[in-house]
Amino acid sequence: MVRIVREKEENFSISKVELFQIRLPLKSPFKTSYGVLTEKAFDIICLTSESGHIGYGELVAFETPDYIEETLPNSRLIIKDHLLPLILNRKIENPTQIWEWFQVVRGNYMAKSAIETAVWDLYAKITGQSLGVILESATDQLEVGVSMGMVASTEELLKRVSDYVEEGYTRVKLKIKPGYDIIPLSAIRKKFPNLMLMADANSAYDLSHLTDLKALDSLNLVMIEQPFAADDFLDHAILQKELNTPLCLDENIRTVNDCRVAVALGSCRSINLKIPRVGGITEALKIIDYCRDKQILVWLGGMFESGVGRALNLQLASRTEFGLPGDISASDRYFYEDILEKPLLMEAGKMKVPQGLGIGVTVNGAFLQKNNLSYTWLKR
Ligand SMILES: O=C(O)CCC(=O)c1ccccc1C(=O)O
Ligand SMILES: [Mg+2]
Repeated sequence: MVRIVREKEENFSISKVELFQIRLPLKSPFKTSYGVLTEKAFDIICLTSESGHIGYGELVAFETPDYIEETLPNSRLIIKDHLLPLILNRKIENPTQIWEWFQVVRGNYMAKSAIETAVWDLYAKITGQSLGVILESATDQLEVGVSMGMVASTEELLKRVSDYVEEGYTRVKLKIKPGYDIIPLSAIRKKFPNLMLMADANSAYDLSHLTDLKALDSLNLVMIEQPFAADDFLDHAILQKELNTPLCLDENIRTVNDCRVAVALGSCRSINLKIPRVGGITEALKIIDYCRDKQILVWLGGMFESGVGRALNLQLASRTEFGLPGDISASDRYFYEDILEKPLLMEAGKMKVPQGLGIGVTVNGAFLQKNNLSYTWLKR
């Protein structure tokens, strides 16, 4: 856990809150076991402090409850009616307090994270630091991976993988489901014998597919992510005993307690950590500490973040504990334009970890203003 060292008491409070609703079309449709995504809708939360600093947070929830149960409209409601009242008109001494104050609201991790990460950014800016430094970033550039949707033709699939490898991506994850697994994965493995290759099922299988899943053991995959239901720990543990390939949990893990259950039962050997899925930075840091102690391989996952969430992901993923390149592709791999003055791109096979104040990137204010302002709160 990071230590928050304060030289003098510098309480701060929030004087303005704004939520902007944004949609960015995807360059190509992204097909998973549960559906097809053609554009990413998300909100940017701007918290202004009395000192005039602005902290940014991203609400990453999808419009439909198919990845996990949270949705964008529900999260907006939770933020407005239940989370903001817990922090407005209060003195904040340190951003870990937000996690404590939010405990009276059950679940709703992505909604909590949108606010909590904005407070961390604000705190870093008020205290004149890069958030990366506070989060113990250990490098200024990172190798990254790419998560690929399903592609019907093997020829097209191999072409895309080749392009990604050529661009410098060092790890490739393919979405799978029953009937779309061994054939595309074997094709990739045959052409790229040494590639860090893995598969993500987003809960599409159950124990009746044991034979299909065991067949994947021959492909030397780095891991298989979330084959079974988002609330299942037992069957994942049964499957892990049958496989040599490590299992990775994504949807299951919302708290460090979920990690304890997974370790106690042997449900996985790796965890895909997404800051929004675990309610923000405070819980993410606890999970990192726990995984280090229990020798669980932790790596950073993605939610098609815009530049705001992506900058934070790069900062956290540059800690020493992250054992694999994250799902943190360059923003031009997803979007035609991003909400930053300067998009986060790949250079010579690596992405730069933002070093400026707070999340270290400049949001394009004019771009935000062009979008739908869903909510403003002003301190009176
Ligand atoms: O590149 C990314 O942002 C991650 C892509 C990805 O795999 C994903 C995207 C949206 C929702 C769930 C997942 C997942 O990891 O399961
Ligand atoms: Mg996943």
